[in-house]
Amino acid sequence: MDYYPIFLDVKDRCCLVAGGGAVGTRKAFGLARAGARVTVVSPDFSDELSNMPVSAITLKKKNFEDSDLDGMSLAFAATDNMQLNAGIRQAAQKKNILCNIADGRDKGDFILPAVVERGDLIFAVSTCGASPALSKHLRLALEARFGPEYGILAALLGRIRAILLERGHDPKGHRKTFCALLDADLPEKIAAGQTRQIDTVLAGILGEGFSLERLMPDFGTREL
Ligand SMILES: C[C@@]1(CC(=O)O)c2cc3[nH]c(cc4nc(cc5[nH]c(cc(n2)[C@H]1CCC(=O)O)[C@@](C)(CC(=O)O)[C@@H]5CCC(=O)O)C(CC(=O)O)=C4CCC(=O)O)c(CCC(=O)O)c3CC(=O)O
Ligand SMILES: NC(=O)C1=CN([C@@H]2O[C@H](COP(=O)(O)OP(=O)(O)OC[C@H]3O[C@@H](n4cnc5c(N)ncnc54)[C@H](O)[C@@H]3O)[C@@H](O)[C@H]2O)C=CC1
Repeated sequence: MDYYPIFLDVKDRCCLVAGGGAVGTRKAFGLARAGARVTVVSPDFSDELSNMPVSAITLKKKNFEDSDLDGMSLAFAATDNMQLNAGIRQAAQKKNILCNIADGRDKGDFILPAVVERGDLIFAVSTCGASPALSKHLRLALEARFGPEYGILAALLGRIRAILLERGHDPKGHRKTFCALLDADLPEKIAAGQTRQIDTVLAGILGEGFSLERLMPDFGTREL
């Protein structure tokens, strides 16, 4: 395995993106979505970055300098100049900052996957740099196969799990319970808004007191 897959909590961490073109923009928005404090340094910016409302992304209109890395947790070299990108990586290494390079494989500390987000359920696909187009293709296939109902399912199971864990630790019993829930066609029932059928499944497997209304009062207002 060329890379170690990991889900990173970047909330409130400062991240630098060098290069405000299409690639830098995609990376900056992805980071901001995950709650990072993003700075993009670039002599010019994409329309998307230029026109965004005041947000978590700070724009610094200038060429990259090593000092831009100060205080950063992660760096992304996304300029159209390969030599400069390599220089950004070197400068980041000196400061112990992990750096992604947009222009080639095996040159950065980490690479980005194609992502499908369904609430807390996240699919991340990588080909270790072999074929980003394949990652994107599979991302689209996953998006078509696993709709928003899976995000709702993840939230529902999360709430059930929190209650069961509060009652006590029982890995074997909980495994059996969740296998039964996952065998009960819940995604289809959620997608069809079949609240009564969902309640029947919940009560049958978990016992009385487990209803959609109690576990997820906002179910009816969630968008599918
Ligand atoms: C190594 C890596 C470094 C990194 O950026 O972390 C990297 C590198 C490069 N990509 C290039 C090209 C393209 N990249 C995309 C798309 C994505 N690229 C992403 C990641 C990665 N790209 C990392 C490897 C991830 C992996 O292996 O899976 C995705 C998954 C995530 C994201 O960027 O957020 C995102 C999909 C997002 C989505 O789901 O839509 C498309 C498709 C398109 O644009 O339609 C193309 C054109 C088609 C093609 O070339 O495949 C080139 C230029 C090659 C050239 O010069 O021709 C390089 C440089 C090189 O390889 O030398
Ligand atoms: N990782 C990926 O998914 C992909 C990577 N690429 C690679 O990523 C690189 C960037 O691609 P695009 O965003 O499409 O290019 P682009 O040309 O749209 O953007 C490059 C940006 O870098 C900025 N820049 C130039 N010199 C700079 C400096 N000294 N300091 C800071 N910023 C500077 C430019 O002003 C511009 O905003 C390309 O070299 C390409 O090889 C291309 C496609 C996809």
